[in-house]
Amino acid sequence: MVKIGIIGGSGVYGVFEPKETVKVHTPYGRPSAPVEIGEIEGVEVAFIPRHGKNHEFPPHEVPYRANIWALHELGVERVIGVTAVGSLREEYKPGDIVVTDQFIDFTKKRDYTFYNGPRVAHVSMADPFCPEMRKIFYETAKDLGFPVHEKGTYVCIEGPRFSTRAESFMFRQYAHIIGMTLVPEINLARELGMCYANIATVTDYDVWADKPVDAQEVLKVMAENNYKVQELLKKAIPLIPEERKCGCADVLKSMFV
Ligand SMILES: CSC[C@H]1O[C@H](OP(=O)(O)O)[C@H](O)[C@@H]1O
Ligand SMILES: Nc1ncnc2[nH]cnc12
Repeated sequence: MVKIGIIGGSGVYGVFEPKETVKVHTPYGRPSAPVEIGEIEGVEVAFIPRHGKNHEFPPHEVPYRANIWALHELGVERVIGVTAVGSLREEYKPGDIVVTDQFIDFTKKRDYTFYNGPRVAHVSMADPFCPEMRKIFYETAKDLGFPVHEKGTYVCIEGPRFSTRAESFMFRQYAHIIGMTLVPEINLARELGMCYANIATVTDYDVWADKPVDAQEVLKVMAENNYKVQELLKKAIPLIPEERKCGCADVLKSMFV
């Protein structure tokens, strides 16, 4: 069974030569694309491009529930979400990697849960990212000599528009990076007891700095830095222990009413 799943973000549409492509149907419809199964340094991995093969799903229309459900159905226990993010701080520079450790949710209208009743669940999100995977990704990125931040708070906006300057200045008070896709991907993974880690690549200084970000810039910087994500996944994935000792699945014991 494949235990590790990668969800690739903007500019990341494949991370290995697939051995197999699986069309999964879920109670929530189809995932963004058929799931690719392949190997990274001998470890079996499943991959879904979050925005579809041709970037046809904007962030507010990504079928998050279908993506997470499909990975879970295939046996995935650990999800690695790869994202492009804007920087809200001078010291988080374009090209840097962030191993996100917290988030703030500014989305407005998404499907946030698998439990819309009659079964009701309140999942704990105090420390939402897998500590085991975070440590491995941070240390591996450092060993590879990549500029990496051990922590960072990700503010997730609804999109698809970018922020106004006023919004950006407000977000700067509380968060380090900004994107449009972490939520509800992480909530949903957690509701199924899966581990979640976020590998964020900084692509721009959002709009608080002089030059406002645009989509072309994000894709260009992501293309330039894609090799870091690929190298990081190649070196870190074999270090992820098969058996989980992180406790991420423990939330299942106490989340149901
Ligand atoms: C292409 S610009 C905005 C777009 O890029 C980020 O995508 P992802 O998180 O999937 O890497 C951002 O969240 C927006 O969806
Ligand atoms: N500045 C930004 N705002 C929102 N999402 C982003 N993704 C990459 N850069 C971004």
